[in-house]
Amino acid sequence: MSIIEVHGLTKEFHRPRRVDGRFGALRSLVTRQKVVTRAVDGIDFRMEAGEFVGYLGPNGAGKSTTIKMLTGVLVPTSGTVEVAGLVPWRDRERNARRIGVVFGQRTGLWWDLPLSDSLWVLGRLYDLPAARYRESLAQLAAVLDLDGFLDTPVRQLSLGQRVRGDLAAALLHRPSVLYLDEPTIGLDVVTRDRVRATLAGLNRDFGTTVVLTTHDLGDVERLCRRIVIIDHGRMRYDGDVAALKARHAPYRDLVVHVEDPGTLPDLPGVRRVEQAGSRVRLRFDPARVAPGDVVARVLAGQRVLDLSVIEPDLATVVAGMQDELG
Ligand SMILES: Nc1ncnc2c1ncn2[C@@H]1O[C@H](COP(=O)(O)OP(=O)(O)OP(=O)(O)O)[C@@H](O)[C@H]1O
Repeated sequence: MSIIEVHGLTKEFHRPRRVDGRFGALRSLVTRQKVVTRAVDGIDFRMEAGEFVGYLGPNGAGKSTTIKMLTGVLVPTSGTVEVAGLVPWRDRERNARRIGVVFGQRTGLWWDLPLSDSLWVLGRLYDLPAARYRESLAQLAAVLDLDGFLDTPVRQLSLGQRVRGDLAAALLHRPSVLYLDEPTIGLDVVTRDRVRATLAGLNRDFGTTVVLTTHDLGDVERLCRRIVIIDHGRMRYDGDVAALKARHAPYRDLVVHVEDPGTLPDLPGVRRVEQAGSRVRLRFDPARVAPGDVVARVLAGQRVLDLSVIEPDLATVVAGMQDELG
């Protein structure tokens, strides 16, 4: 059985139509005309326990609205959701005990309390028996490396420490599903890599199912095998990252630095897509031209100073998809 099952999920928001002109604001209040935004429009997907899925889409695509329905904060207009056997908005309290949520942009911790006190309060809220609380905290402190700042008030934590604190808070009760919304936003490169490694470890070691919403496609590339892409509330893709690349960006680039770019031969199935000084970018479809052959032909008779084969990154692929969809 899947841990998350979503069928025909739809959410519409209704708001009064704005009336322009004299007394417009007042007339907007009393008008019966409504503007309807269909933020999520008939989405279907399933997730298996232990999956790490990226939930992606441009601004306003409907990602947060979906996550709010999965967490039970919003009630759908139509469609069904089951998370670990529960209907989230109908069974909010029991659902809350099975899920964890982390928003990179805001904290669920108490600003003035030391991190350890915030975690203790949460342990009480979740009714964790003392022994289980201590065991869970010790395990998370080790995995998230919390010991250096457990006694520091949350307002004094660095952003990276705060995100690790938020992850501990979200995982203290050992949820089976973890929702992450932009967990690495604003982090420096080193801290971001560390948070990514931690998330991969949590998924691997605890078997936690993770739904990750982010605009940082580096997070997705590092963490998710499967991605779901939505746009204008509709599902555009559900599958693995490699298949998406193969479908929307079926090429490799060979970037070479050569002493004399003019002597590079024209090769069948290979296009020269960029040239800046001695640096040339050649593009080919690896299904039609073997990368080894391209490299061998380029190396033959050239003084090559440097060379690398680059596969398109996810950001390029998703940008290309968005152009296609318009
Ligand atoms: N409470 C609300 N009332 C009215 N419209 C809303 C409400 N919440 C969201 N919307 C609209 O629903 C659509 C989807 O919004 P949503 O926040 O789910 O997008 P998103 O994919 O999370 O975007 P972002 O990446 O910018 O966070 C948008 O058009 C938004 O304006």
